[in-house]
Amino acid sequence: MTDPTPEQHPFRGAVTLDGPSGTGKSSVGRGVAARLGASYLDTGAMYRAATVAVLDAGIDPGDAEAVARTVAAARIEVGTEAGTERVEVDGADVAVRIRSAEVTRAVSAVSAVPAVRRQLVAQQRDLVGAADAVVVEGRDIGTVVLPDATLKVYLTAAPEVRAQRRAGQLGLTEAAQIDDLAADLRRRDQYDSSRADSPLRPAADAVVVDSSELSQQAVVDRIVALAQAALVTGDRT
Ligand SMILES: Nc1ncnc2c1ncn2[C@@H]1O[C@H](COP(=O)(O)OP(=O)(O)OP(=O)(O)O)[C@@H](O)[C@H]1O
Ligand SMILES: Nc1ccn([C@@H]2O[C@H](COP(=O)(O)O)[C@@H](O)[C@H]2O)c(=O)n1
Repeated sequence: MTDPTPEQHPFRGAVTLDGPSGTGKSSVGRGVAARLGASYLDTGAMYRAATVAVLDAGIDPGDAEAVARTVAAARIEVGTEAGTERVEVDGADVAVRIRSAEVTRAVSAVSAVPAVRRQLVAQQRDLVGAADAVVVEGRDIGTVVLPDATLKVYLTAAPEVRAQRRAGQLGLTEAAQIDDLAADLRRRDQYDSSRADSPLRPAADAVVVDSSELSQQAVVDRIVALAQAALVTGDRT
């Protein structure tokens, strides 16, 4: 069955997609946004852009005060159209750089700084407020950023499945490389779920979707159906 077009039954509201690293939030989030005719906000890209500002300023990512000062002075801009995803720091395009290993290593320390979170959460709420329909992915969207979202999804997948998928994405085949990817996923999950401010965890009212044995398309189908059901039920705004 095909979805009703946005014109027939327009989706209005917010779908939040949280979960550990590499569970498919970005790829699934873009697919869900396209199907619902919604905007798409990748909040991880904002924390990564903040990390670029910190690294470019020569600041130690572990120095919370200096990190907060540097990020407060940086102009971080992200787009909300799925597929284009503009990411800029002080007017410079950093869309490719934010995916570098250097940024990935430092981002969890930067994102654990409370002042950085306050700044970016305010910006995220402004971006969401400007959209009628939006899919927002991250770590704390259902718990902190949008506690009244229409639908909250917490996406999980077995660690070894996530490492294999990431390896496929990067074209890596050697066992040692896949072990390194798995170690990086574990390290970030541990850091993100144990920080004091807005730790990674499912919202009490989130639907948990384990994608370990589901295709990407099946996950998108499931979430689109949940979003349409949530809208019909209308038990959230
Ligand atoms: N259900 C699935 N089946 C197979 N591959 C998948 C599935 N979901 C996602 N993938 C693939 O897994 C890889 C990681 O997905 P993605 O980058 O979307 O995860 P993520 O949660 O956004 O990661 P991160 O938190 O690190 O940004 C991608 O190559 C994606 O195509
Ligand atoms: N809402 C969020 C989103 C992300 N983070 C932090 O950013 C890192 C990178 O996120 P990706 O989704 O691009 O992998 C992530 O490891 C978190 O440290 C966050 O804190 N809150």
